[in-house]
Order: sequence, then C-alpha cells, then structure tokens
Amino acid sequence: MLPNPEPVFSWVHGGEGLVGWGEAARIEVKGADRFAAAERWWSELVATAEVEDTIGRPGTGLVAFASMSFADEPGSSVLIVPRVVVGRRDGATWRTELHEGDDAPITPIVQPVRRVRVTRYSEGRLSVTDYRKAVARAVERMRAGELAKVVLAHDLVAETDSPLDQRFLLQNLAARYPSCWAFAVDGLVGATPELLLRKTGETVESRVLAGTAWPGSGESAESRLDSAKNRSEHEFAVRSLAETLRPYCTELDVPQTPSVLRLPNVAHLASEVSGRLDPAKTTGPGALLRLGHAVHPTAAVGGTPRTEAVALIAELEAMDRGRYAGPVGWIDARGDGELGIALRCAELRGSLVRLFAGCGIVSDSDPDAEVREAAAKMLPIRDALESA
Ligand SMILES: C=C(O[C@H]1C=CC=C(C(=O)O)[C@@H]1O)C(=O)O
Repeated sequence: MLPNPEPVFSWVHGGEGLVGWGEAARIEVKGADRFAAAERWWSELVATAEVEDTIGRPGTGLVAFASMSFADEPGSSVLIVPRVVVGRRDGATWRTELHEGDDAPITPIVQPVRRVRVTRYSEGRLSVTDYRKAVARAVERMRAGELAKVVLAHDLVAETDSPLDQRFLLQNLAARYPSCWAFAVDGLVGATPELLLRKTGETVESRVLAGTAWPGSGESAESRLDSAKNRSEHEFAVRSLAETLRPYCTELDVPQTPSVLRLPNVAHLASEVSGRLDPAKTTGPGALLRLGHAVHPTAAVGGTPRTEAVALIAELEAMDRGRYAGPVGWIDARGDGELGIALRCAELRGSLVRLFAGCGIVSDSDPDAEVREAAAKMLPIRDALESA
C-alpha cells in the first residue's frame, strides 16, 4: 500500500520531466556537510541496488528527488527515492518501480485533485514593513562599502479551508508557467524559472536569472531591465556561478550579454551558461550534488561576496529560509540530473502555506520598489492558490 496515493514528487518543464509516488528510501541531512553527506548516502544506495534499466537515459533507473536547505544552519535537507517514477523526455515515456524483497507491484491510487479556498493571509516571520526596513539597512551597509550585493527575502502565510493537496498547486503552476520547472519535494512546491545546474554526461548547463521588471509602468520589459542596477545585479549572479563552476570544467561558455525571459508575472535578465565537465572531477553517482555544493548559493539568492552576504541575510532577515532558495530537483545513478533554485514556491504544512520571495539589493536599490518586486514574485503561488 502506498503511504500516500498522491504524486508527491514532481519536476516538470513544458510537459516533460519526472513525477514520483511513495517513498522507498529517504535521508535528512543538516549543516555545512549536508551535500557531502547526501552524496555519500546516494553513492552507497546506488552501489547496493540491483537495477534493470533498458532505456539508459537521464532520469531512467534509480532516481532520487532532492531539496537542500538554503543555509548551513538552521534547516534540514532531504533526498527521497520514490517507489514509482514516471518520466517523459524527448518523446519517450517510462515507468520505474522499486521493490524490496518480494513486495507486490504498486498500483498508484489516483484520486481527484481536492480544491481548496484561501481563508486568510497573514504576515510571515518577516513582515512587509520589516522587510522594507531590512532592505534600507542593506542599502546603507552597501553604501558603507561592506559588500556589493545581497538578496533579501520575506515570507507570507496563507491559510486554506482544508489541508492543501499539492497537486492543486502543481497543476495550476505547470499550466501557467510551462517555461518554469514545476516542482514538489517533501512539502516544498513551486514553479522556478531558474536552473542552477543540469548535468547530462559531460555537459553542464545553467540558466542564471537576476534583474527583474514587473508590469506597472508603460515602458517595455526590455527598457526597464536595461538599467545599471539590473545589469549589475545580473553580472554578480553570472560571475558567481561561472567562478565556482569553472574549476570543474574543461570549457565554459558564458554569454556576453543577457537575454530577456518573460513570464506571466515578471520578466528577468537571463544568461544561458553551458560547458563541458572535467570527467576526473565529476564522476560517480553524486557528481551533481558535488557541483551543487560548489555553486550554491549563487549571487541570484545569496550575494557578493558570498560569505558576507550569507551572514547579512541571517542578520537582517532573522528568519529561517528553510529550503526556499536552496537547490531542488533530481539525480540519477549516473550522477546526471537537474537542480533548480527553489524560487516562486511555498512550504506546505496541512492547511498552512508559507510563501517566499526575495530581491537582489545593490547600493542604489529603492526599498519601496523591492517590496513591490517581491509581491510580484509571490503572484504565481497566490494565483494558483486562489484559482478555485
Ligand atoms: C530571489 C528570487 O529571485 C531571484 C531570481 C531572479 C531575479 C531576482 C532579482 O531580480 O532580484 C532574484 O535574484 C525570488 O524569486 O525569490
């Protein structure tokens, strides 16, 4: 019998990806060592499993879904191997089942999606007023020369009239945001536009986002994004990814100028980075976790310099981000997989939904504008919640 009849894991982009049910194995890890601990666990599990995989593509065979905390402390990260995974990629569809001993095959019980209604919204651990103050303080600290960029976030709590069925959120997010990755891992659900890393054999790709425009003024998204502030926010993010990924690559292609990614709620400056990995440094089932550890957090969610920015986030936000802004996605036994950055998402606990959004702050940021930008970034989850 499945512990949960619902598809509890998801990583879907434009109708392709992976969906999983049930839990065959899980590990929770904490602290600065969390990526290495997850990598050890996954490598041992892969070494002891007997796998029959007649397709042999990324995502076939043994797969784990991963959701890592943003910060070293506090926060818990999780890796879960579902009992059933259904995948679709490049026109091929497959199903993977896990059995322990003489387990009977699993038949997922598909139940209708339960609709919910939001009964109220309330402030999270960092209210909008305090978020505005935190942004103003960060601007002062940057003008004093302490650091160049920091990404500050705040939260919002929604209550629903009955426990939330995560498929309710997922189906809405996947339908409205097909160019994002609709994910669900252990109660963290969202549709992120940002791909931290995709590893396919020796190829690595990343979509770096930073710099945002949202509807409001009459100007085009392109002209609003073409400001010194947005360009510098973006450059810090791209540089942080490139500098930490390059030591693992034999080639790395970083575009000179960003493109514009348009979403229904916002538009972003986007850089599609790609490279070839050095096989000597990226072998084994845990390779993607190793790369994730190296590049996280980029300055799209942390800041520049990284250590100072992470410390300032802890000081000024004074809330636990949990797994928001951490790497989220899946890995397979070959070490391939995809990790996004958990953005435009919410943490679900029964009838409580905790939404998050953050903005890159540089020395010329305007606190009022950042408050509006964070509100625009919460719209995907709010719209999905209110779509009953
Ligand atoms: C931190 C978030 O977005 C990041 C990704 C894209 C654009 C961003 C920005 O322009 O501030 C942020 O760096 C979030 O959505 O919570």
